[in-house]
Amino acid sequence: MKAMLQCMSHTPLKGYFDPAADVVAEVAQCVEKVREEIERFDPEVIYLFASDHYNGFFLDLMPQFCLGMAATSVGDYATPPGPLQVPRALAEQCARAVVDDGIDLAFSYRMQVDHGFAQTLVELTGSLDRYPVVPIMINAVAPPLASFKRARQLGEAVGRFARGRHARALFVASGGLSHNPPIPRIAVETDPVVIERIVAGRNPTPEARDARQKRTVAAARAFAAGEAGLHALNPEWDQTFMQQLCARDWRAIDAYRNDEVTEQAGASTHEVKSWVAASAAMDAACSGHWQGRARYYRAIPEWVAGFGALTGDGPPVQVPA
Ligand SMILES: O=C(O)/C=C/c1cccc(O)c1O
Ligand SMILES: [Fe+2]
Repeated sequence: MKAMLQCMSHTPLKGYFDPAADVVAEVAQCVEKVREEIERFDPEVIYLFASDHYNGFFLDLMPQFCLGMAATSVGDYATPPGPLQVPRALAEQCARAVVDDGIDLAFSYRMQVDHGFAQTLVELTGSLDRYPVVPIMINAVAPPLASFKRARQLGEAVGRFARGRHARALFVASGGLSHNPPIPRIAVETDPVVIERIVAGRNPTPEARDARQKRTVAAARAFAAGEAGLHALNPEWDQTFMQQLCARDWRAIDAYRNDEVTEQAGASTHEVKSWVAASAAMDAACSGHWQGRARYYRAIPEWVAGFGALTGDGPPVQVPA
């Protein structure tokens, strides 16, 4: 089999509040190159690790990890609504293998996903349904959160399942790096309307969705203007993390502590667990024989994102029969 890894930040602020034109172009160029590589690779299946932002998962029942046997994009911000092409039998086999491997994964036959999945999938492949995709949600917004180590173990279990099963498997991560958009936290939230929205806010009215998105854009404008309110981006943290992943330094990855990450890099930095899981999946699928390279990084306050991209590829893997 052959395997490929693509990790990339997402940000729904693209097109709503953009940085300077040369920065927009630089990111677009990076996305375009990754997209061409994927086109050439022609994946048989994509394992997509990403986060949700209270659009598909709520505090009435919040799993740490959830695999979709079927999934639909809600169409928030500029992402299209509609179904992903989830190969149900493969997703079921994957869920069974991961659970048998000791990871108590939740699953859904009607998973709703937001820009966390849809933006990266569409930007890197052209549409929601170009390739078969197994979507796996990692909770990055609602503490208590799973550890970095557990995200690594989830990814390894998926990679072990994928190993030898496909001619070409693509592992994609969408999320991170350091950032802290205005996503409510139950521990400090006092507004009953907001509390209700994060506990049970499925399928909001278009007006409610629009109002939320406008609040995020306003917060991004204030953040880029240097006004206090959101946690600062942390380029040093981001680059260290990317280097550790490229070096497959699992000891360093496992050593990250959730509260320290939140403090140093912002509450939504936990989205990088999608990078950890996808890289660990790549590692297991290739038995460690792959090269990672951090191909892009820039802190982009307008997009409230430490924006990065990391690619991994390796030689074909011979799997004993
Ligand atoms: O869900 C939202 O309203 C905002 C999400 C967001 C903003 C900036 C960077 C990200 O990774 C996000 O998910
Ligand atoms: Fe996000």
